Amino acid sequence: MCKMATMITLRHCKKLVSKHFTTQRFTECLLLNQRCLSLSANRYAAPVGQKKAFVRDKPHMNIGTIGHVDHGKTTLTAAITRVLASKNKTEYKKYDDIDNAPEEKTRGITINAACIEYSTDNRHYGHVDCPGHKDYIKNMITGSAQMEAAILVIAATDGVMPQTKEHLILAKQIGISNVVVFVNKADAADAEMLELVDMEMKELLDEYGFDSSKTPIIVGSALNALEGSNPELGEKKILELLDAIDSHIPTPVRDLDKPFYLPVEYTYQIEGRGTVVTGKLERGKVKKGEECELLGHDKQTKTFIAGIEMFRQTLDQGQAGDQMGILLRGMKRGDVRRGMVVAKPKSMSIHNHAEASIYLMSKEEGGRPKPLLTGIGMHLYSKTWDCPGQINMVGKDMMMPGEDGPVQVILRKKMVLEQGQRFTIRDGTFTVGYGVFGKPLAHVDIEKLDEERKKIRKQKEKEALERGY
Ligand SMILES: Nc1nc2c(ncn2[C@@H]2O[C@H](COP(=O)(O)OP(=O)(O)OP(=O)(O)O)[C@@H](O)[C@H]2O)c(=O)[nH]1
Ligand SMILES: [Mg+2]
Repeated sequence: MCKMATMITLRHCKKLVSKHFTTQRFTECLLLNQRCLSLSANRYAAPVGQKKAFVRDKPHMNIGTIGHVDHGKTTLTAAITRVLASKNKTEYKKYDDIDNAPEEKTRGITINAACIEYSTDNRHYGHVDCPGHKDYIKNMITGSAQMEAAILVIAATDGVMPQTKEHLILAKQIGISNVVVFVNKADAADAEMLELVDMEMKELLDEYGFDSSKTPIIVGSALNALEGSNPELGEKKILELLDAIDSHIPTPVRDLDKPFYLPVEYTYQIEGRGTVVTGKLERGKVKKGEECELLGHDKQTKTFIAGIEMFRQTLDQGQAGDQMGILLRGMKRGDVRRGMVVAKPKSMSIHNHAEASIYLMSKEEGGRPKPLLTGIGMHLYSKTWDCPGQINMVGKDMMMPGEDGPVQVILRKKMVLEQGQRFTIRDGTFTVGYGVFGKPLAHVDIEKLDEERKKIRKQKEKEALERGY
């Protein structure tokens, strides 16, 4: 009874902590350092010796561990590879290999996510584990983590904590509709604690739109599995978890028949070979030797695909869902930038003017307290690109926080934007709202627009002087 009371007080304290974690701070975290990301993805770039060919014998899916700091995400990741390695289904990755990724460090690359591959009977998985909370947030919001499903790790000794919630909300926002829960550290918790955590977890899942009655919750110990002790809580539970992932989470439906399309996340120059771009192929199939177009940031160039890699293995053909590196022959520094798109020639176009619908966050949601005036300059983020632009209201002069409505967006650079593509609106360091693009509109000459603005400003200044201000 005494322990129960302690646990309930603990829950109270945690609620207080999470209450002070405001939405603004949350959105702040989301986009923090968005442009300064450096990702382990540049593992693709290194031409290290002879590479194996990637064998595609199973459907591929991108998964990752999420959850509060120290709840055991990295231990669980290592434990999964250990258990699968014992069944000859993957290579064992030690905890330190995942958390410190020494190989990447020696190449002088700052990394913030370890991407590991493993296979079960049903699927091949790319698994992302990040070393810290901020990296999770950055990777999830910028799409670098590319997760399509998540393993939510929660320590039975702690229960639901602020980052358990935050990662779950974010997972929902980026379109992850299936999670599997691993209640970890069961070796250090008693039955009463496990029961409480189970209740708390189900409440949380329902609160954020994940059906708790259908979401598998596995209770075990990643540490036991990693150390090879106590198989009842260790190895057996890891296998149960993998079974639950295999069966509960459907393989995402890929647009394999559409023309290929890959938003560029990172670019790496390889002396004498060209430029490697990394990212997730969102649609279609892409073959080595094929022609492609590189679009965005006002540019549209034809080039061809000299090589494809995934998990340091070469591929002759990549397909939608693959997180890959593509070697673009002959491309130089400056030709390729994050935010561009690699696509099948003539399948995509770039625009700087489009219809859109936006929602401005209210002050309570972390938005700005002032209305948004028509013609105001804002910074827009969409897929992997970001670009300054201006938002013009349709049929009115301003929009209040908490309001939504149709607008026209003018970007300072021509970028790939498609009908239905989402974007985030930021004012300096603040996220003020979200939007979705509609139809592209006629190109706007930015220089002319700037000239007109200058004229209007001068005219206004002249009028003000004449009125004696
Ligand atoms: N008793 C017990 N301890 C565990 C278990 N799993 C992990 N730990 C310990 O919990 C601590 C944190 O584990 P990590 O795997 O680093 O946790 P994490 O979630 O990756 O932490 P961050 O990456 O910093 O957010 C380590 O000291 C682990 O040994 C478990 O099943 N039982
Ligand atoms: Mg970790």
